Amino acid sequence: LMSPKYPKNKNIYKRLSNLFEFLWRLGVMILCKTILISRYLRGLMGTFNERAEKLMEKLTEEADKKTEELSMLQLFNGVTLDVIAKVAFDVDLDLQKETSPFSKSENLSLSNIQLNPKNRPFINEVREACRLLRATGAQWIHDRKTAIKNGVDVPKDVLIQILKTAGQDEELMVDNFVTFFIAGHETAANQLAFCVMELGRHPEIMEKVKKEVDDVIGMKMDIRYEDLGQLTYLSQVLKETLRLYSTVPGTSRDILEDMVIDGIHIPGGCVALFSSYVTGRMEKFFKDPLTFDPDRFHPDAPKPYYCYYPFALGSRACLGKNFAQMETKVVMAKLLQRFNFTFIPRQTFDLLDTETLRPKSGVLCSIRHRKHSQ
Ligand code: HEM
Repeated sequence: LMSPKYPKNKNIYKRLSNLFEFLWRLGVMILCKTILISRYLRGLMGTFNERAEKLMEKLTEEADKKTEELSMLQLFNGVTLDVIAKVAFDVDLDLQKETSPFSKSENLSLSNIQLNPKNRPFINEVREACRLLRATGAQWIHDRKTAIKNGVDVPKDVLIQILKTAGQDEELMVDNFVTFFIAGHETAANQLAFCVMELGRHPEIMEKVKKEVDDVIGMKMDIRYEDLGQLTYLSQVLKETLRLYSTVPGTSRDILEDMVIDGIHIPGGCVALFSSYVTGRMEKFFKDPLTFDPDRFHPDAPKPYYCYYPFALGSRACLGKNFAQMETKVVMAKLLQRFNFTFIPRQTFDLLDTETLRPKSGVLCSIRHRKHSQ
């Protein structure tokens, strides 16, 4: 059901389908996908390293000051936003600066709002956040158009695709900008935060993964593409994180014609919903499913068969899968290389579903320098 034969549901993917459906039809996405998977991704290691270093600088400051409460989710949102802004839109942000209103806006704009008069101040805050996000997109689109008009050599990035496909429709361009911006960073930031959350309550797994990081990258700051392949246990930890906390908890496809699955008649014209969150937690597929156990993804373990799909499956699966896997590995490897973190009492393990899944209390930690070798 995740083959191109079954389209994504138009109502659910209102905005995304505009841009991506069209690009798939043109074949542009096949090209994008190939580029994203191969040499282009290698070339992104510089950006991943550089932006992750900014986060490390910020954490070094906080560890020096012995700050008692840090929201890891907020910090991770900063780094993944910095990365996507640079890679997709060629804009340099520096969101590790606490003063940035932009980071807060982006976070607020995904909030679930209940239309209750008592919520008025919060609703206004969310509206303001959305306005700021859209105004930023409109400004970047305007800057890029001006650059093109003035004959400036511009990168062949996502922003160019957005300009090409929206014709003269400025609103659509901004819609697509916001969608890609959020799709391209929020999910990865949530995954990183959940990963810290699970490592924090599994000291033995934390020690094992730190040892691997020490063995593979030691004290060096510049992580190379080749190093990523050797961080196999860290890969397992990140995969297991997405099994328990599928940051995009589900997807959907239109069933165009009648069909029978496992003896059950499915009438054409209905929408099939797939919950990677639910399948990831089913005993039928994963023994003792609520236990965080990265060894399920050991290279020699049997591969999960159509029951593990945090990036969806098939040709319309996540375009940023490899990008996200590299980015999260670089950030986690640097973090584990240099810091110890301890939850503070206000930290909870509750989840918040705002279309994407995030840790409700933001993974609140105090952070200290690691004494090598510790
Ligand atoms: C942990 C990180 C991420 C997760 C779990 C994730 C998951 C997903 C899922 C489940 C879908 C829906 C696919 C479907 O409905 O079949 C999707 C779509 C998409 N994702 Fe991601 N994603 C992540 C990171 C990223 C990043 C970093 C980018 C960009 C650099 C990105 C770009 C996209 C795009 C463009 C689509 C739409 C693809 C299409 O419609 O053809 N994602 N993602």
